[in-house]
Amino acid sequence: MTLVVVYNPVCGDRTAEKFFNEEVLPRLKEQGKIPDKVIATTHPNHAGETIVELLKQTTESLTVILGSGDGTLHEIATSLHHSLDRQVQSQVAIVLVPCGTANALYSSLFPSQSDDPSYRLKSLNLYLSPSPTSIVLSSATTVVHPSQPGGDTRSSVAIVVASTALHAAILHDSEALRSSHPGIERFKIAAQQNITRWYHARVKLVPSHEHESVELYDVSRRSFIAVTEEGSIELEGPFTYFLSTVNVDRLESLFRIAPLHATLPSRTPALDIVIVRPLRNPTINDDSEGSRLRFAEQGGIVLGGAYRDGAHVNMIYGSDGSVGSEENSGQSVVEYYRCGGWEWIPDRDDEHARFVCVDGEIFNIEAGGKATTSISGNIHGTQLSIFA
Ligand SMILES: Nc1ncnc2c1ncn2[C@@H]1O[C@H](COP(=O)(O)OP(=O)(O)OP(=O)(O)O)[C@@H](O)[C@H]1O
Repeated sequence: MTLVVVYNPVCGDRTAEKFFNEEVLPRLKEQGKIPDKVIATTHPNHAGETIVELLKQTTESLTVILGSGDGTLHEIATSLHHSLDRQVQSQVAIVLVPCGTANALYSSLFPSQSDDPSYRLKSLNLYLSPSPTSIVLSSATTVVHPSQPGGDTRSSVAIVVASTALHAAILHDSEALRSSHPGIERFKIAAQQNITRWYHARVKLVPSHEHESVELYDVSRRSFIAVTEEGSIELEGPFTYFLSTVNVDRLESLFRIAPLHATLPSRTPALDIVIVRPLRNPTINDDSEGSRLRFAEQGGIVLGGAYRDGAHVNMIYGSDGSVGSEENSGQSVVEYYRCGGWEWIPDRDDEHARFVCVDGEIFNIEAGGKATTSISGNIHGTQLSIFA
C-alpha cells in the first residue's frame, strides 16, 4: 500500500499548509504512518498528475491524504479519466481533509457545521481508527460534443456536480469575483446577476441500464416513481435550473440542493437531477421580460428552500402560481429526477444556455453542439473510495 500526502496550499483560505504541519502530519507520525511522499501542489492539476504518475509506478493500491476543496479531487478524477494508457485496474482511497471554500463532498459525508479543527479530521481519524470504513465514490463523465463530426470533443469527470443553466452561469461569473470575494458570498452575488435569465435547451434523461426507467420524485408519495416503462425521456425548455449531483446532497454545508441523495439513497450509482422549468407555473404562459421578472422571485424561493434543509423538493404550485407545500394541489415546482445520464442540447442562438459546469470547471458548448453526462462506479477501472 503506497501512502501519499497531497495538499493544495492555495485553496480556500490558504491555511492547508499550516493545518497539515500542525495537525495532520503529527497525527500520522504518532500512529506510525510514514507517507512515501508529501506534496504541496505548485500548479493547477498537479494533484492529478501526481496520482496518475504514482499509479504508473506501482501495482499496489494507493491511499491519498488529500488536503483540498472539491476542485482538486475533481482534477484527480479527470486526470484518471484522461490517462487511458494505464494498464492496471487500481484502487485509490482518499482521506479527505477539507481545506477548500465549499467542501461539498466533505460536508455531505460529515453533515455538521463546526469551526472546530477536529471537525476537519473526521475522515483522517476514521482512516487511523482500528476499524476504518470507506465508501466507493461514483463519477459522472461529461462529454462536450462539437456541432460537426470530427470537431473538438472535450471531457471531464465530476465527483460532485455537473450542471448547466443558472448554476453553471453562477460558477462562470463567480470565478471573476474570486479575488474580491474569496468566501462563499461570491456565489450569492453571481446568483443575483443571473436570476432573471431563462435557458433554452432540450434535455434527454437516460436510465442507468437499458431495461430500467428514469425515476421522478413524487411529492405526494414522498418517494421515487418510474416515469416510463423503460428507456429515456425528453424535456423541453426553457429551464432556469438544471443541475445533477453525484455523491453529495449539498454543495456547501447549508445549501442542500439534492437532499434525496441522503434521505432516499440509491442502491446503485445514479445522478440526482434538480430541474426548474418556469412554464410549469400555472400563471406563467410566455417567455416575456415580465414573466422572467415575476419568476425570478420564485427562483429565489426555490434556492432559499435548498438553504432550509432541502425544503424546495416538496414545494407545490397553488392555482394562483404561489409556491407552497401540502396545502397546494398543483404541480411540483422542482422536478427531481434520478437516472444514469443526461443530454443537454442548447438552442443554437442561446449563448447563455451553452455553459456547462463540471465540479466548477466551465465548458462552453459550441453553437449546434451538446453536452452529455453519464454515471459510473469507476474511472476506466480505477475505483475511487473515501474514508467516511
Ligand atoms: N499551487 C497552486 N497555485 C495555483 N493554483 C493551484 C495550486 N495548486 C492547486 N491549484 C488549483 O487550485 C484550485 C482550487 O482548489 P480547490 O477546488 O481544491 O479549492 P477551492 O476552490 O478553494 O474549494 P472548493 O472547490 O471546495 O470550493 C484547483 O482547481 C487547482 O487547480
